[in-house]
Amino acid sequence: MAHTTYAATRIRGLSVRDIRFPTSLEADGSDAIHPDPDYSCAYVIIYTDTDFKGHGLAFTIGRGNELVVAAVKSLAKVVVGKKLRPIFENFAGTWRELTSESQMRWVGPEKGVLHLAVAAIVNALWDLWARIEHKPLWKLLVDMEPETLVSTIDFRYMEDVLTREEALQMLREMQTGKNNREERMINRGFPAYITSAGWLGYSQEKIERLLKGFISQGWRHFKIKVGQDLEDDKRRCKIVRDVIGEERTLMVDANQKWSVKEAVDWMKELAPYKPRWIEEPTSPDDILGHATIAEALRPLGIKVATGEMCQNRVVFKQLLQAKAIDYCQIDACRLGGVNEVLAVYLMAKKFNVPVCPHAGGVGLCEMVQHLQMWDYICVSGTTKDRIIEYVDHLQEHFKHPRKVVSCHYLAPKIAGYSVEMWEESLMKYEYPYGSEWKKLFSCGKYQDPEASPPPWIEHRTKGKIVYR
Ligand SMILES: C[C@H](O)[C@@H](O)[C@@H](O)[C@H](O)C(=O)O
Ligand SMILES: [Mg+2]
Repeated sequence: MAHTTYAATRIRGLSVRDIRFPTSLEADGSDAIHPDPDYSCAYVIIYTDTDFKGHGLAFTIGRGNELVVAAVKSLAKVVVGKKLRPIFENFAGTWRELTSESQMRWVGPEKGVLHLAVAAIVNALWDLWARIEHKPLWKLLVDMEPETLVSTIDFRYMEDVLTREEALQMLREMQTGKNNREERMINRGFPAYITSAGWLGYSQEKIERLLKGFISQGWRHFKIKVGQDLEDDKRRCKIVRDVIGEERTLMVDANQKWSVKEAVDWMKELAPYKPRWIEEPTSPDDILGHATIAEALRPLGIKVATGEMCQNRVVFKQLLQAKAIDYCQIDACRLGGVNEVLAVYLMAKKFNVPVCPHAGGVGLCEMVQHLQMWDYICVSGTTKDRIIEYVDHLQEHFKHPRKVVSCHYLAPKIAGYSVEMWEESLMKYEYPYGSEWKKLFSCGKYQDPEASPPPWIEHRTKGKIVYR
């Protein structure tokens, strides 16, 4: 690799912005637990003392995005001022510095707001590295020597199932045939399924109309939301089955709505509609609960998928150890960025569980395509049982959005991790001062957070503390 290109480069600063889109107005993205998501992200730019910048983000669904922004600001000192060489040559170490910052880790560790913030920064670092090497991220990963790739992973807490040596071995074994697989990605791309017709807040008429449109575009795999009302789910599953026919695939997603027994009972009722998987049937932390559900549903031919809220590689490790998942749904920024995602792909390979990434949101489609292509070329070597989620929202805000043709993600050609957004979009949707938000406040669709006093008692400084 062209290490010399960044040998002397230093990170001179980092900016983070609170970007939100008012998607709840149309119920886009709605599910049984999140009826009104406003797709958002903490958007990070890493500035160097050269012209190279790195862009990264972490997806959230509105309120709380400011917490991720604040956590990014608190973590920025870990990378700002550093040279790129020590960062990238010891990326596992840098990643550990971010995830284990000696005091901040208390408000994690490796989970929740703090881990999302780590992801936004780490994703920006990878974007920067790929740009410096003039390669799309997938190609940067594919061209890495196995030793270099493995050097980016922090194996702590996972060595009991996958050692560094085993990971190296796995990657070395897959070196043969890499060129053919890379060609296949370039010529054909990676298969996708679509979620855009299945949001819970959509009317029957809208679901049918959207499905018919997607079928005419050639889509064969569809995911819909379930979990709010059993009778309503049966009705919606029936509509979808009637429209898509027996030969196309249906997946259902409950977004953690149920307890374990409820999940099993509910899914038995939906079994006649032949869903391939039930996604997030219960709490993302309930490893053994997932195992129980998976075991109960196996005879019905229904698989269990989860991962979009699986907080780190340790929980994935246990889900895999406990045979609790049939599909592993990595999320590009719920895990702590690319380094940890690579670790989970390698563990999934060891347990022979296919990875089907969670996407949609803001920028997730853009990111996961790179990861899944690397997996195909360098780790799993197959597309069997593997498919990337696709949602046709918000792509217009990205400079180089994903391209999906004939239901396949095409291999990105532009250097980086594909998450750079247009400055105009950032200006419009920065919360709460962006021009679109000002419009939404003035027409009364949203409440301006600054228009009324905060609901907490303020400490005012200026020499003394006043409790109102
Ligand atoms: C609130 C969000 O739209 C979720 O419903 C979404 O990420 C979903 O779980 C999915 O699998 O796409
Ligand atoms: Mg989901």
